[in-house]
Parts: sequence; C-alpha cells; structure tokens
Amino acid sequence: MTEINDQLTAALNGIVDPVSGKGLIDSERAPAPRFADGIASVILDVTDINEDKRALIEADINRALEAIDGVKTVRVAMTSKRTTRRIIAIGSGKGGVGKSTLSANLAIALARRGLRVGLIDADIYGPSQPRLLGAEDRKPTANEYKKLVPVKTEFGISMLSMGQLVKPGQAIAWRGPMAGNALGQLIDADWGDTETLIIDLPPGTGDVQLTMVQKYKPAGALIVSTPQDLALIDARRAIHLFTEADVPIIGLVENMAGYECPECGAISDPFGTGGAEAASKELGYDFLGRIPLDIDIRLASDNGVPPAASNGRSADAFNTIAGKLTDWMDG
Ligand SMILES: Nc1ncnc2c1ncn2[C@@H]1O[C@H](COP(=O)(O)OP(=O)(O)OP(=O)(O)O)[C@@H](O)[C@H]1O
Repeated sequence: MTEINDQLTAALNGIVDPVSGKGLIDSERAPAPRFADGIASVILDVTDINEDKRALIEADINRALEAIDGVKTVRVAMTSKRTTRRIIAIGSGKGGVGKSTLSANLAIALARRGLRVGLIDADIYGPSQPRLLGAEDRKPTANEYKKLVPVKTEFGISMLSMGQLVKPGQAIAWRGPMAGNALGQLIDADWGDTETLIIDLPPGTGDVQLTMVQKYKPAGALIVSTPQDLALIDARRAIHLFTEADVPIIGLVENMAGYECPECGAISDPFGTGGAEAASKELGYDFLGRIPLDIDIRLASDNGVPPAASNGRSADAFNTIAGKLTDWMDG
C-alpha cells in the first residue's frame, strides 16, 4: 500500500509545473495523491495556468498514474484561487530601444510557461503590437457591457492596442485626459480570466505613464534600455517616475547588445555592452538579461511572427527574462 502511494507521488512529481518548472508536488500544485480501491485521486491547483496547459497537465497525470500497477481509475480535481489581475509595465526612457519587441516576446514567453497573459499596447504615438503580432486585420469588439473584447492572437495571448482605437496619426494630437481615458478603456476591457497584463508604455514620462502609475498602479515595472550612456540616462528618468509612485522596479533589460556578424560570426558591440548591467548594479536593481542585436529579431518582428513563439537563440534570451519575471511574481 505504501509502495503504491510512493509510486503515485513520484509519478505526479515527475510532471512539470509549466509556471515554476518544478515537479507538481515540489511546486505545491498538488498534495500527494490519495489511493483507495484502485482509484488514484489528485487535487491540482491550476491558479495562473491557462486552459490549454491545464488540459495537457491533466492528460499527463492520467497517463503517468494509470501506468502504475494496481491503478484502475485516475480522478483529477482542479481548484483555482481567485487572484487579482496583476499589471506589469514595460517602460523605457526613450523610443526605439525595443520596448515593444520586448513586451510582445515577453508576453508570449510567459504564455508558453502556462500563464494567462494579456498584452496592452499603450504607445499612443507609435502603436506597433498589431503589426508585431500579425493581427493588423483584427479589430476588438464590444461586449454587452460595452467593454472592449481583446483580440486573440496565434501566440497564446490576447491583445488590445491604442492603434485599434484611433486612426493612424490621429492620436498624436491627444491631450492628457484623452490619452488617460483611452488607457482606461484598454485596461478595464473584458480580459476574462487573464491574470497577468503586460503593458507596453510609450517612451518617456508623459501623460499615459502618469495615468498608469496613479490610476492603475502596476505590480512592478521592467525597464528596457540599449547599452549606450545616453539611453541609460533616459532610463534612469523612467525609473524615477515609477519609484516616485512606489511602483517596484523589477529590473533592467539590455537590448541590442552584441551583434553577431552573419558572415564571420565575430561579435561586435555597435552600442557598447554591459551598460545596463552596470547601471542596474549601481542603482541596486536586478539585471534581468541581455537581448542580442539580431537581424532575425527585426525580420521576424516585421513579419508578425515574434521570435519567442519559436525556439532558438533569440527565444532563449526572452525566455531567460520571462523566467526571472516569473520568479519575481512568485516572490
Ligand atoms: N534585439 C534586436 N535586434 C534587432 N532589431 C531589434 C531588436 N530589438 C528591436 N529591434 C528593432 O528595432 C526597432 C525598434 O524596436 P521597437 O519598436 O520594439 O522599439 P520601441 O522602444 O518600442 O520603439 P517606440 O518607442 O518607437 O515604439 C524595430 O524595427 C525592431 O524590430
């Protein structure tokens, strides 16, 4: 009897929790299974895990436990704690440093870990998520309460963009309250059971950022910068905006670091390297990772297929950052 219980426990712990990467017992997703009269019963906490991944885990549990001698039936009961939606802001001091690229790929990397993730493109001056996610032809609808229903993408995340609310070029003339209201429409949309919202903020420290920290306080902010000094000076300004409003800084990401020559493989550093890591140390924040300057990232982004959706060197870089972000959220 004890032996079969041990086998069941080991089999259950052999299945990996997609969010923490640990076994289901070690990650406290499930207590040891119960066993009586040939029936193995498992209680599984599926908080933060999306529908697709839940079904996969359930199938894995059935397969693993049914393979044990003496088990006739496997029963899996799923439970979920209701948690409030968590907002993670992605900010930068200046434009063009890769904030939108990071936001899209990070959201996808988190969804691939099994989290239920939504992405908001709050960049009124240059909304780019519909293009990055190959969803330019999709428009959000409104539900019966007149709330926007985010568009689904092929990459396991839903998305809403300022670009879907206005005609191109029109938002440039928006004054503070209009921009703030538009942000509100995106955040208070019908996000269903989404638990993590990644917000791609406009660069700098303008009206949208102020509304963001004052009205929709993020759980944390992640700052992206290129390695050169000028970008880092701007990044410090963005950090200041969040810290003034008591929004925790999750850490810094360095983008466009280290260019690998496609001809000879030599690595060069057009924008320098290590600046963001040094700045993180100096300011006392975590350094979350470095994304190489890679033509494949630009080409994939232009084609609406974010690199984090497939496997490879670029996907690995985004995955590392997603792992650190998950650790931060768990902590
Ligand atoms: N690591 C990278 N390697 C190669 N190209 C990159 C990388 N990161 C971003 N890019 C490219 O740089 C350009 C700017 O990136 P992105 O739009 O993500 O920046 P941004 O900070 O959001 O800019 P903006 O503030 O203007 O919206 C895009 O063409 C993008 O494909």
